[in-house]
Amino acid sequence: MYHDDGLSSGAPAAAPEVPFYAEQAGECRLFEHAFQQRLPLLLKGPTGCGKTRFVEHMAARLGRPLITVSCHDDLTAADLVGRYLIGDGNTVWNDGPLARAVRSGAICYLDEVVEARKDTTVVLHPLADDRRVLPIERTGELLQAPPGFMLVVSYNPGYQNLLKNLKPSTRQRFVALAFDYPVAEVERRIVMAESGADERLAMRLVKLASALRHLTDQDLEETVSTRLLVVAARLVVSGLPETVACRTAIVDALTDDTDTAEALNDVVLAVLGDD
Ligand SMILES: Nc1ncnc2c1ncn2[C@@H]1O[C@H](COP(=O)(O)OP(=O)(O)OP(=O)(O)O)[C@@H](O)[C@H]1O
Repeated sequence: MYHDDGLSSGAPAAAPEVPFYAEQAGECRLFEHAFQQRLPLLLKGPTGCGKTRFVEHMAARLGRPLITVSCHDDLTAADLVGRYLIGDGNTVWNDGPLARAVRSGAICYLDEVVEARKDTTVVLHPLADDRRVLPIERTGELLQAPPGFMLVVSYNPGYQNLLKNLKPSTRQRFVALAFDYPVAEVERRIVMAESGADERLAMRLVKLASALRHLTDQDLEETVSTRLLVVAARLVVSGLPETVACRTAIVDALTDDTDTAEALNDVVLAVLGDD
């Protein structure tokens, strides 16, 4: 797998093995169909619920290299497509991660795509409809995406505001897949597999997650994710008491507000007891 900050260059490495992914509701099959039909995919869901792992898993399963770009508010179309760089007195064209993915027939995953600057949609549109082309204005090329190329984007509707939203003309080019935190049984398996926790510990943490996710009177931007449960479990497995691990990995990760932290800590103590 090859992670990209949008600026460096290099060939994507072949994915060596299929990363563990616990399926939630038939999404693997849906991904395969979208890939076969050469349709781009939009994943939406809260942070830490498994979107990135899902794409890594599917890329490996389909035997495609994966190029991931974490989008941010300075990311421009040129960062994705490429630019001329000056070196040794020469001007040399440098493909960006999107152009590399198109040329090599890779899966290109644009994480938090709504963060990117608006000019990026201009390059995504012709790639995301039946034309499947990437025009590179600066070199005069028109890259036709090979069958192995797939565009996958994600965003978190929880962070959405009026300024950062996908236009209908962009959204409607994608097959959309909504993610949420896994059901308890699946989440227990994930926590065990990802942290080495035993069944008892995993069940206790999943129970805690359920209690925290049901809190409605706290002003949290987002609630405890599967990622945070895995981190807490890892700290416990390495020897920290459960309540300490949950305070640092979950409570303090979710809020900076002391009253809210206190309320969350009360839930931790109520569910886990004084271990
Ligand atoms: N279905 C799953 N199968 C396996 N691991 C999972 C699953 N869901 C969550 N995880 C665990 O949670 C961690 C976070 O998941 P991931 O990075 O895929 O979240 P994400 O939805 O992409 O988050 P973000 O929106 O912040 O990028 C993973 O590293 C993995 O340990």
